[in-house]
Amino acid sequence: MDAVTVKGLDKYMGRFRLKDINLSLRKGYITGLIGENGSGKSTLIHHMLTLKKQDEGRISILDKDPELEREELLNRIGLVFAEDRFPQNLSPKKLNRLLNIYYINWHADTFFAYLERFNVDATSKVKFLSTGEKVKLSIAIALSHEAELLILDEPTSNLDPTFRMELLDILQTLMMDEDITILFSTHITTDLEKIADYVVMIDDGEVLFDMDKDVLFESYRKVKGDRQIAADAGGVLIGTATNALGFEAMTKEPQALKELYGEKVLIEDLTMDEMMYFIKREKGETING
Ligand SMILES: Nc1ncnc2c1ncn2[C@@H]1O[C@H](COP(=O)(O)OP(=O)(O)OP(=O)(O)O)[C@@H](O)[C@H]1O
Repeated sequence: MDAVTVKGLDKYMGRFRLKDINLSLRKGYITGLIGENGSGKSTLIHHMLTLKKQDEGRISILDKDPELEREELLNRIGLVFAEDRFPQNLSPKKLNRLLNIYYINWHADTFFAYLERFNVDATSKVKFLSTGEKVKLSIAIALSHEAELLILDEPTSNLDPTFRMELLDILQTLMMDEDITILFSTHITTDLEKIADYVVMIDDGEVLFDMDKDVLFESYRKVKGDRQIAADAGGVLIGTATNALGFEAMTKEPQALKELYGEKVLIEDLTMDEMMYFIKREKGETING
């Protein structure tokens, strides 16, 4: 069952276009959203929440139409954006009173417990909190109103490594205890390697893949060898990059390459960053002929 379904979302925004986006967020799982700067991750998230009106397409969130039932949905969704959206002159303590009115299922005790755990001063005005502390405040809010869906847009980019690890632990624990769904956009792909169940890659406004992470890593390998092999085996190589020493590429046929070329090819596991690099190269080569 899906917590979010996006069908045929198409939107022109000047020079940028979200192109026929189709994707689903499976209920009870963590989906990672990856893509280069400007590929459309934040735009897609904003459109899913209909913060901007879409040109074409249908979106369903928690079985509701977000255009018609936005208020209800915002109660059921925990949002964390990289940018700061709080009233600057309020402290988290004062903010708590507003949140208590806004969220039907607000838990002040949970909120203050998270602030303490995250070492965020509840009495300090938001404007005096550091960038990372504001993100922590945002995370504390998202986790304190029984959200069924967490949408985290680059939450970890301003966080120190220790807290990043703690956040990943918190999210994994939440997934074990409760039936929630998480969409997590990030450039720190090692975070997704750790916690994501599914990975969606977006490039220049279009979804390049939407796959089970384990299947993704089981299906593809990195292959290295000399340039003649790259020329012979081009059909099974993805995003081939050559230099004076030889070639590097991604392949779905590591076994066949090993059988054909034996010691002449080196097969290795891929990181998600390498995967993005090869897929992007392949797309460029295809587009540019
Ligand atoms: N209101 C707007 N009008 C026109 N173009 C826009 C608007 N908002 C964003 N864009 C463009 O849409 C593209 C996608 O931007 P978006 O912020 O979604 O990328 P992103 O993948 O989240 O990038 P990053 O990783 O840098 O945060 C960019 O080229 C941006 O300039």
